Amino acid sequence: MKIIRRKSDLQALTGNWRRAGETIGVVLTMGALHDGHLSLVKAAHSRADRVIVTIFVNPRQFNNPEDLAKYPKTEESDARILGPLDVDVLYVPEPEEIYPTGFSTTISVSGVSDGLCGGDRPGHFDGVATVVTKLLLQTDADCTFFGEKDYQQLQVVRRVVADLDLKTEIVACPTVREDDGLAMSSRNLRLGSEARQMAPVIGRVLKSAANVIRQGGNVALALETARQALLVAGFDAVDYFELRSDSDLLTLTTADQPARLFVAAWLNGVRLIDNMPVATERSAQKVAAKLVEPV
Ligand SMILES: Nc1ncnc2c1ncn2[C@@H]1O[C@H](COP(=O)(O)OP(=O)(O)OP(=O)(O)O)[C@@H](O)[C@H]1O
Ligand SMILES: CC(C)(CO)[C@@H](O)C(=O)[O-]
Ligand code: BAL
Repeated sequence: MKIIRRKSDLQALTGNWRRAGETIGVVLTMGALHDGHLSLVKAAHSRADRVIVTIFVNPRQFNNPEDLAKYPKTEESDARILGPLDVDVLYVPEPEEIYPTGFSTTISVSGVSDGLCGGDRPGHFDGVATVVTKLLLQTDADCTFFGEKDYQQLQVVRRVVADLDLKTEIVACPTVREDDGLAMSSRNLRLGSEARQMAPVIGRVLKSAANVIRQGGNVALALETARQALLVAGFDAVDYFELRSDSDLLTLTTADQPARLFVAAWLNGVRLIDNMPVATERSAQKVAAKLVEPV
């Protein structure tokens, strides 16, 4: 695996691959790699001849300077973890390769960026959309792999790629969880042992709320009960616990179309996020009815 820090070096290599007719799969990360990231790398291998992993802790997507300062930076161990995975390039761009002097462009997505993490982290998705666009262009990606753990981010990136006619295919990959159900996340490293034990409650509460809604229970009551359950379990605050439609992320009060529960909650100074689909019989019937509609 080559470690490359300069755009020109990367592009010399991708140019050779292109001339040989090879396809390029790209996994974008901020480092502190775990099995969630590695599942994206495996998916990339199944779709592309060449695989690039990027590590760039993008300052423009951190609305909170303390969060940026505390973000784990573990390049050496990340490179070791990727060693056996047959990755062609680890691209760790110098900051000026992404934001050269005078950089003045922002890509801003409306609609799917509204609310949820977009509401609580002002500017976050502008930063994500801008850096993802740059990294996809710099790596010349044919396909790129995003985890459903960051479901709103996935929808934002889908929008950018569609709206800007980028040629990259976006592939969604399922959330990888620890044995106790906690969604893997680089920020889990900061929880500390007591909070780490408490953290899986978030997945259990999501599951219970999804069950209540699936069985036709009152959505507003299920969401409020879920919020309270997290606070009673010892979470410090709940940023949101919401039901949204699966693709455009509009707020829902019933689950009669494909829907998803979204949560963000604070535990021991760490903001955890998770989400879960809520399929009901009615939503399935609606989708089935659409499939047989005449075109
Ligand atoms: N548990 C997971 N399962 C599947 N994909 C994941 C998981 N965690 C992260 N990813 C994906 O890995 C990519 C890079 O994410 P990132 O480097 O921010 O890791 P992270 O663990 O999400 O870190 P953070 O603590 O910042 O949320 C994103 O597409 C993200 O959705
Ligand atoms: C997509 C991404 C690498 C952009 O910085 C980041 O938001 C992440 O790690 O999910
Ligand atoms: N994992 C998404 C990137 C972020 O939280 O900033």
